[in-house]
This record gives sequence, structure tokens and C-alpha cells, in this order.
Amino acid sequence: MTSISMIAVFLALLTLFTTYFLLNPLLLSPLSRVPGPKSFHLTKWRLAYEDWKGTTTRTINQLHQKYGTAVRIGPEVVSFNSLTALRTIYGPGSIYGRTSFYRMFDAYGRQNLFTFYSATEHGQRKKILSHAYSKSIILKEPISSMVEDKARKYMSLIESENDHISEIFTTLHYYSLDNITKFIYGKYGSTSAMEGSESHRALISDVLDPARRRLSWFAVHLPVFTKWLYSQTGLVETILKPFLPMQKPATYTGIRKFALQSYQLLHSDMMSTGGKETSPASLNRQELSIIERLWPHHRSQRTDGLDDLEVASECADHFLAGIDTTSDTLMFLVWSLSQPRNRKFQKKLRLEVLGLSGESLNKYGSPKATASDQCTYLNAIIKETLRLYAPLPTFEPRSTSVDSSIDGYKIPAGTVVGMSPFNLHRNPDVFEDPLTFNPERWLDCDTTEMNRWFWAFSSGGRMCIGLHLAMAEMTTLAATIYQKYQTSLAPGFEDVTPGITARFEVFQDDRYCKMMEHSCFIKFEEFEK
Ligand code: HEM
Repeated sequence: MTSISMIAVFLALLTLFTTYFLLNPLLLSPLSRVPGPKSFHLTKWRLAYEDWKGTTTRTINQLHQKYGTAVRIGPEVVSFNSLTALRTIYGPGSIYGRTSFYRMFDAYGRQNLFTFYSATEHGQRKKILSHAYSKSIILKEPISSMVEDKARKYMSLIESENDHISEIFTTLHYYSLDNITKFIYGKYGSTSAMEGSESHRALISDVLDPARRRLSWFAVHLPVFTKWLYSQTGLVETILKPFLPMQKPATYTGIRKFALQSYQLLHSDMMSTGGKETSPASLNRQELSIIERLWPHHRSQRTDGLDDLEVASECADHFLAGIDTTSDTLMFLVWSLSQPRNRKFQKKLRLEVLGLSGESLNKYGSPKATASDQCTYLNAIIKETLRLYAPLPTFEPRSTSVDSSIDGYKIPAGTVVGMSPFNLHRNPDVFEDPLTFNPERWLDCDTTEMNRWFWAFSSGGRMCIGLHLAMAEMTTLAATIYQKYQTSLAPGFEDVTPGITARFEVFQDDRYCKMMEHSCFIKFEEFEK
């Protein structure tokens, strides 16, 4: 090749490189109109770096403060923070589906409600499940009694603790674990962690390892490599062992194994009874767990039905979704009320619970789930806890296969768009003094605007299906606790905020300097009778 043709090739390559990596993201892409720091516009690894440091959500929050309601946080990623964008992206009839990010929640190689992109597949699956999660079912027998029974067991657990000091991050995980397994699996997989089962208690160690965040980072940013890393066996596995982001068994392995065993128990039971056990004639439908309700949709019962692993995957995902979310929220609720400056809220809650009439109490004298649901002050406390400490506070990514427009910006097909409860819930124009825990803001005469911005359970067709179950677990336990106990921060924990894991990040109360991940020590003192 002559030197002239070499220069020509070099110039052509340089032009291509400049156009693709610089001109396109910075000037040519329709997204170049969306404000944001240039380093984020240029490469997806800039945002990946924030993920690696565990600072993404706070960084995006700062970018919104600087650039406004739309910020470009990647060459093909835009974060929004407005009600109009909320309606467009997540509202009824939205054309945006969940991105491939959610595929890491597939279980046993099968998709489920949480991981479907297409609205049709998602809608079909949701139709099967919605009724079982409706408020009218959750607040009726047998679910209402199940939740009350678990709240009573939680009280026994507290009573058995030395000096009534409990590390509530863990004990509340036992509470949510025992509730969700009974609800999803019934007789095929109910746990008894609160009663001391060591093997059931061990299930939560799956989610405690901080290395779980590193593994999420690898799974999202290097999915093929991560799959390869974890599929190796023999000598290669031994060589790779020290380099794994999280040592085996990796996150959710124990939970998914338990979930699969529960499915296998159901399957062999159904096969031995010819699949008839769930027919309405032989059983009261109200008594059925989610897995039993799914059985009539199994392939053995109808030709277009779900296969074994699809049923197992659906249940395993709900199982996972029902553990951290409820327990993390309850932990922040008790921790917030236990702070000296918030004692006044605790006192008012106690007055509300003590004011419940005799019919509102169950045979053990504790608040019924239906009565707890009606406690206005308690509901305000839960809402404020979810506002400040949403257990899923991060960006919820969506995309569509056609060109679209959001808040006046042209959004090319395939662009990832999204919003986060963390940002929505900290808007100072909507929430006065946003970082302060003040449940009474929800009791003001006009809460319409705040309610529009409240987004802990997401919205539209993909809104949390477990909302009513979570609310029943939270209202019943909080009412039961504060009917009997006053809570305070345990000695040594006065200046510490607990921290929870969500994806790659740890979330805590940012006003504190000291944080303990997955730990929260609370003293429970019985009120004088
Ligand atoms: C305080 C408790 C809870 C909160 C704050 C919460 C929040 C959320 C949020 C924000 C989403 C949407 C996430 C996204 O699109 O990225 C979601 C979806 C979901 N949640 Fe919850 N959740 C809670 C409890 C539960 C419980 C107890 C279950 C039990 C089964 C559950 C099951 C699900 C499922 C299956 C979905 C997917 C729904 C769909 O795509 O239609 N959640 N949840």
C-alpha cells in the first residue's frame, strides 16, 4: 500500500470514529437536545462508573437539580422528573415496556410478570394473578388471619430477645419471609423463620452479602461474560473462583432452590390426584395459595398453558419481591418513630391504635388487619416512610421500538427512558422540607399534588401487584407493635442510620454520618398496663 493510500485509510477511519463516537452522540443524535453533562452523552461507561461506586441515584438527583426535568445520562438513556413524563412513560396505555435490564430476574430460564417487555404477554399473565392480590381478597379470610398470626409471632420473637432489644433488619426479614412463603406456596413451602427454623432463617443470608451489589453490576454491564463466569465447572471454575464478583452460591440461589422444591411438591401432589385438587368443587378458592391458583393454567390442565418452569419462575419472582421490600420499609418505619425527635408521632400512633373498638381486635386482643388498614395516622406514617425510604428507590428503565416524544423531546426508538421514586419524592416544590420525616404532611387538607408525586409502588399497568399484601403486612404489624410497646434506639445506635441494598447502591438516611448496612438495633419497652 502506498503512503498516500495509507493516509486515506487513516483519514477515513478517523472520520468514521469521530462521527460515531463524538459527532453522533454530541451533535447528530436527536438526544443531543436533551441537557446533561457531555461525559454522560459520550459513553455508557460514565453511568456504569456511578453504578460501580454505588452513587447513581444520588448523582441523577443532583443532575436534575442542575439541568431540569430531563437529563441525558447516557448516549441512549434519558432520566425524567415531571408528572407529564410519568404519565407518558408509565401511565395507562403506555407504549414503553420494561427493558432487558429486568431479564436478570428471569428464573430457571423463564420470564415472568416482572420481566416481560411486551404489554400483551404482561397483560395476559397479570390477568391470571390480579384477583388473588386484590384488596378485597387480601383483607378477607384466610389472608387477614395469616397476617395477624404472623404479627403475633413477631411479638413473641421480640419478647424472647435479651432485654427486648432486637436487630430488626433481620427479625423483620423473618416476618416478611414467613408471610410471603405462606401466601405464595401455602402448604407446599411455608417457612417458620420467626419460630426459629435455622434452614428457613438461612434463606435470607442470600440477600445479605454486600457482594450482591458487585454481582448486579457485572450482570447488568457485562451480562454475557457474567453468565460465562458462573457457568464454568471443574478446573476453570477453580481458577476463576477468586475473581468472581460474588462467591457461589450467588444471590438468590438458596431462595430459588427453595422455590423450585416447593413447585416440585405441588407438582407431585397434583399428579397423584390427577390435578383435581384445585377444582372449585373440592376446595374453597379463598384458601388457595398463589401456586395453587396458577395450577389450572398449567400445561397439564390446558393446551396453551404454562410449563413447569414458567409456573415456578412466576412464584419465585413474587417470593423475592415480597421479602426485602416490606421488611426494609417496616425497619425504616420503626427506626424513624424510635428517634427522640419523632417520639411525638409514635405517641399519636399509639393513641390511634388504643382507640380501636373491641370489634376491631382479634381473639388475642391485637388489631385486626381490616381495622389496621383503616388507621389514618398509621397510613400517613407508612406513606411518609415510603416517601423518604422507598425500598425500590432507583431508576425504572423503559423503552419502545418506535420513535416517540416525551416532554417535547424527540426520543428515538430503543432509547432507555425512566424515572425514580428517589427524585420524585424529594421535589422541594411539592414536599416542604423534603428530607424531614413528617407523617403529618399527609394529613393536610390538600394532599392532591403530593399524591400525584408519590410513586413508591410505580404506576399504570406495571404497578406493584403486591401493594395490598405489603400494606396489610405493614399496617397490621405496626398497629400490633405500637399497641403494646414504645420503641427507642438501642444504646450505641443513637447516631447511626441503617442502610439497605437496592441494585448497586446502599440507601440510608443521608443526614447521618455513620451507617450500618443491614443492621438496626431497637429497644422495645412494654407500656404500663
Ligand atoms: C413496601 C413494599 C413494596 C414496594 C414499595 C414495592 C414496589 C414495587 C415497584 C416500584 C414495582 C415496579 C418496579 C419496576 O418496574 O422497576 C413493583 C413491581 C412488582 N412487585 Fe412490588 N413492592 C412491594 C411489595 C411487594 C410484595 C409484597 C410483592 C409480593 C408478591 C410484590 C410483587 C411485585 C411484582 C410481582 C411486581 C411486578 C408487577 C408487574 O409487572 O405487573 N411487591 N413493586
